[in-house]
Amino acid sequence: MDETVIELSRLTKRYGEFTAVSELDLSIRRGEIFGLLGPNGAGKTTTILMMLGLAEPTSGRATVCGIDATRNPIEVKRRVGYMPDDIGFYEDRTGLDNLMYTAMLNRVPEAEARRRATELLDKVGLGSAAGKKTGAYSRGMRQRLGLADVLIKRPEVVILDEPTLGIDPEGVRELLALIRELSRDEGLTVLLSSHHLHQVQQICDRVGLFVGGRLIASGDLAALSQLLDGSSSYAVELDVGGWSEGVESALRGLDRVTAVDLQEKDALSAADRSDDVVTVRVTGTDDIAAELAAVVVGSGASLLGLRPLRYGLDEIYHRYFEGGNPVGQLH
Ligand SMILES: Nc1ncnc2c1ncn2[C@@H]1O[C@H](COP(=O)(O)OP(=O)(O)OP(=O)(O)O)[C@@H](O)[C@H]1O
Repeated sequence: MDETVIELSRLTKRYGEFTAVSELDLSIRRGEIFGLLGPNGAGKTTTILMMLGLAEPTSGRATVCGIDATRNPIEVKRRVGYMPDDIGFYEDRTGLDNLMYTAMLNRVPEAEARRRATELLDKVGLGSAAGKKTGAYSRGMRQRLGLADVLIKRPEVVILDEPTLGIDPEGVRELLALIRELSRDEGLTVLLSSHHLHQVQQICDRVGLFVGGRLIASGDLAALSQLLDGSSSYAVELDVGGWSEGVESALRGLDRVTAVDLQEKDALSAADRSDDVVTVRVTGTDDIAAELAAVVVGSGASLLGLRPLRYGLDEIYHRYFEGGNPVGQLH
């Protein structure tokens, strides 16, 4: 089941003295949605171009669907749908015409192309705009048409370079949901590049953090959090009413608890809380939320809130930049 669809090994691209991508190793499995996350200039587009055989690696190898992208770019192109960040359409033609044209270039028979184009336009929410010239499409509509355009030839893999660039938040939400849905419905492997942490976090099964041409970490969110933390620690924030030293020592007394820290009250929450309500952050070696709740209540205090804390990608990203050290790699 764990069939590898994209395999990059020691993939490197140098422009003169400058190394844009350095010794990149990455495997992406069939059906995965993988987010290549990194700031501008990190080397995301260069990596994508090498996967498509559109840029030649200085060394290393990119294999897509078992095909060497450098040696056989045409075969790779048949199986991969690529949406660049500056997608272009024939502006004086309709959305449907544009899709039909792409289908023709990919040798899809006309009747099938029309059926598929109509179905895809509906799927991406452009059914009613199918007959409208793309010159009059909004940025969000263009991106959705772009998705339909890469899917018309029934690719096995879809590569999307910054798909949400320039779209408003509502449009972004819709587009991401659509990408996930299409990936599930069509059994697609998706690689998407982005510098938007939250967006990637919403739909990707795994992410790779790409900085300065290097993949500094990859894994699912939980794995990345753990990697950054250096240990398998879990943290929970509790809002407790009737806080006392007794409650505190009962929490500290638990085997798997490593720290109990009282949190400072912020001005907003202090305003509507009585003095004996405190927020404590409890760290443990395991997921101990249920045990903590039982201890608080058992000590006669009241539990007013409980929030498991997990690092978001934002925090992971900033920690990397603040710390300045590569955090390692997970596969
Ligand atoms: N043809 C080229 N010649 C020289 N340098 C290049 C060339 N193409 C890209 N670069 C450099 O390689 C680095 C990586 O560029 P790349 O476009 O891959 O980054 P990116 O992560 O996709 O960033 P962005 O989000 O800005 O597109 C950049 O510093 C860029 O200036």
